[in-house]
Formats: sequence, C-alpha cells, structure tokens
Amino acid sequence: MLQFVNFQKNYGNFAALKIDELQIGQGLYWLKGVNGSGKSTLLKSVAGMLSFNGDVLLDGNISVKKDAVNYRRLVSFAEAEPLFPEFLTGREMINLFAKARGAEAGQEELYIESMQMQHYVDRPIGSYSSGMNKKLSLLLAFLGRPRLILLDEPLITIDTESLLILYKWINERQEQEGTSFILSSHQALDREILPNAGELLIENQTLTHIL
Ligand SMILES: Nc1ncnc2c1ncn2[C@@H]1O[C@H](COP(=O)(O)OP(=O)(O)OP(=O)(O)O)[C@@H](O)[C@H]1O
Repeated sequence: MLQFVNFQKNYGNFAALKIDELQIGQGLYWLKGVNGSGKSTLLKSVAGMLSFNGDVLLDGNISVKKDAVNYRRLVSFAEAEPLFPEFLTGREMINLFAKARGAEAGQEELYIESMQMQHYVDRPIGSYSSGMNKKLSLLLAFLGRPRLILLDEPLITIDTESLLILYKWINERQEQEGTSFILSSHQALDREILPNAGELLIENQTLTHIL
C-alpha cells in the first residue's frame, strides 16, 4: 500500500527522519514514538505537505512527487491541532474538500449526523470549541474515497461518545472499501474495537514496522 524509497526529511542541518526502504501493506496502523520522534513529520510528509528527499509511493506506482494531484486525492490527512479559516463555516469547508476529492453529493450528511455536528456545522469556524473543530477535521479526512487516511492524534480533544463514532467510521471504511489508516497516538488504541491494528514505531530517527 505504501512504500518509502530513500526517504529523508531534514529541518536545516537536523536529520529528523530517514527511511531507506520500507513497505507497508494494506491495513490499519498505530504510529508510536516519544515526543519529538517524528510522527507529525512522517504523517505530513506522507500527506504531501512537507518537502523531503526520496519518494513515497502509494499502491506501487503513485508517487507523492511525480503524480501529486492523483496521489493527494487518494491520501487524506487530519492534523493533530487543525486550524481552519475562522470566517468560513464548517459546511463551506466540507464543500471545498468534497469538491477537491471528487466526493459524491451528500456523502457528508451521514457523517455530520452521526458525529452530532448538525447544530453547528453552518456556523463560522471561529465560534467552534476545540472538540468541534477536531470533529470537523476528522470528517474532512473521510470525504471522497481515499485509499489511505492519516490521522494525527485523533483521540485527543474529542469526547468518549465521539471517539466511538470515529472507531465505527474507521471499521466501516476498512471493511467496506479496504481503506488503510495510519493513526498516531500517545494513548493506546482500543484493541477490542480495533483488533487488527498493526504497529509502526519511530525510534532513532527511523521508522520500523514492529507488528
Ligand atoms: N519546522 C521545524 N523546524 C525545525 N525542526 C522541526 C520542525 N518541525 C519539527 N521539528 C523537529 O523534528 C523532530 C520531530 O518533530 P515532530 O513534530 O514530527 O515529532 P512528533 O513525534 O510528532 O512529536 P509529539 O509527539 O511531541 O507531537 C523534533 O525534534 C522537532 O523539534
């Protein structure tokens, strides 16, 4: 599903992350690593938001660099602490993302309802609490039919009820469409709900597949 080829991310002189060769098959992965190990750097690089040396390929031959438009339609990303333009409403952001991803009309409605966002989605984002903002960012990552969904710290900020809804979305997408997921989290994933989660570890500035 995902392949790293001579991947290296530097910030100035600091070599933050180096992955010579690694292939990760289809599935759901829990990305682990201590503070500052490089989890956000990895997710942002795979999302095509950071420049780096080497390449990342999706499904064998779709390069984040050489086939950027197609790649970015197939890989979505929700940031740990999302920031959106405060003057736009949640629905306006949803419409923008839905169009960019080629989502089918009305796909968002079930997500809005199940996450209990209908009472605020038409309000400007500047009026949202951090949990309301986080739920919007998670919904945006599910729009369209991405092959890979990257979620940076998805378990923080949202309440327990919303967390269960998020797990349900993940399971449904995996079962129905074979979508892959990489989730970074300092909290343990609920193994009863996500029994098949593999584990990726960032240690000593590199990534290994440990399970
Ligand atoms: N824009 C930047 N400029 C310079 N160094 C950076 C930049 N962003 C991240 N770093 C460095 O890269 C390393 C990895 O940071 P990153 O944010 O990816 O870690 P993380 O594993 O996501 O951390 P946390 O668990 O604390 O969120 C850290 O040493 C950090 O200081």
